[in-house]
Amino acid sequence: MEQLSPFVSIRRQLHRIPELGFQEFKTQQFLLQYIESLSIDRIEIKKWRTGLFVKLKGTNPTKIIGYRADIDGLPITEETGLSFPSEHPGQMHACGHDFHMSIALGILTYFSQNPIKDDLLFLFQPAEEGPGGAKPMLESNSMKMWKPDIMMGLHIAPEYKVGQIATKEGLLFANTSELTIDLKGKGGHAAYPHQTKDMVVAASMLVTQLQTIISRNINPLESAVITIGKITGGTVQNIIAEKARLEGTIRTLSVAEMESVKNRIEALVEGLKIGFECEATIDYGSMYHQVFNDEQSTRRFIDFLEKQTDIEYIRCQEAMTGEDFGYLLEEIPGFMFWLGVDSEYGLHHAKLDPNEEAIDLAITTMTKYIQTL
Ligand SMILES: CC(=O)N[C@@H](CCC[C@H](N)C(=O)O)C(=O)O
Repeated sequence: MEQLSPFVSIRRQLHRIPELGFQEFKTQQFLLQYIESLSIDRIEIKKWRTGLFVKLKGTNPTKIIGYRADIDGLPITEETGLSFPSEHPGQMHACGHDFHMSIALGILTYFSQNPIKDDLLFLFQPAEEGPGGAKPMLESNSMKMWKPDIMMGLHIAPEYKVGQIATKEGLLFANTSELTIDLKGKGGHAAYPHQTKDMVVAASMLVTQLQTIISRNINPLESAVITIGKITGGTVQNIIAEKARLEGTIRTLSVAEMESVKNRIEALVEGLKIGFECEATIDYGSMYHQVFNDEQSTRRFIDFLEKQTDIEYIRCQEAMTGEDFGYLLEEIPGFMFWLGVDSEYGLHHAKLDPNEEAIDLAITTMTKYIQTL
């Protein structure tokens, strides 16, 4: 029978129970049960909503080293065909947070058995995919009491091989904002369009117009993304839709650019209201600050990676992915990095299947690195 590493087995158990943001009740329970089973006397655990703060006391602490793992899943129906699929219909760990948690538990377990001088603070953070747990966690009393001096976190990267780690100083992940646009016109019979204000046509037009912001308003030497991931509207084939909703996300490489993209969206929506004689509202939902890696601590980590024989360091470009880890790095120096997991299918895909060999490699690399701090 296949002999699984304990943290691969933990990953598989977590993979079965993905939960959406701020609904991670089973996940929190699983994490608590595991951490309590370690019977460590140098530990303090504080529940924070559906997440956890876990502090491991050092032998002679002069600083607090922070490590964060996000814990939520996505509203995706799994299609991996794995032998340990999601047990929650329509929900899946399709962004690797099951990996992130099992790696964090591996690091925690190691230091529970091999104490170091400094304190370690683990954040098991809910709702990374939305509406965002990092910012309120940062503002919580536990964080004020235990504010780390350095903060680290990783994200799995399907496009890199196992053994490859990619990061860079400065900007790593984009600024993000969710985007919901609600349109209200006048419904009616499909055969009498002139008596209606058709919101399916208006919504279709708006999707195309929004793309012109990227191609016509953003400096071609810079970059931004507007993705509409969901359109809803109408009831049946022969009724003209009174309402439609567009749901999407905006990505920019600077805070200022986010503002100009939003201004253009608002102008186009104003134009649509006149053109289609309809009502429209815009809701930006949750927004994430860019992930900006601190120069000094990232350089130190890169120097370490370059000396490791089992790791290939890759200097990557910034990505248009978002991460509310950016809020933590706004307050605390530190860094995030991409961990190669070599999956044919990418993040947010129903067939994402990261290579589990990356789990133990990440635990070894990070426990080794943390001991150098
Ligand atoms: C790493 C990753 O995939 N993060 C998510 C963050 C979502 C932010 C927010 N809900 C939004 O859609 O704007 C991503 O989609 O990049």
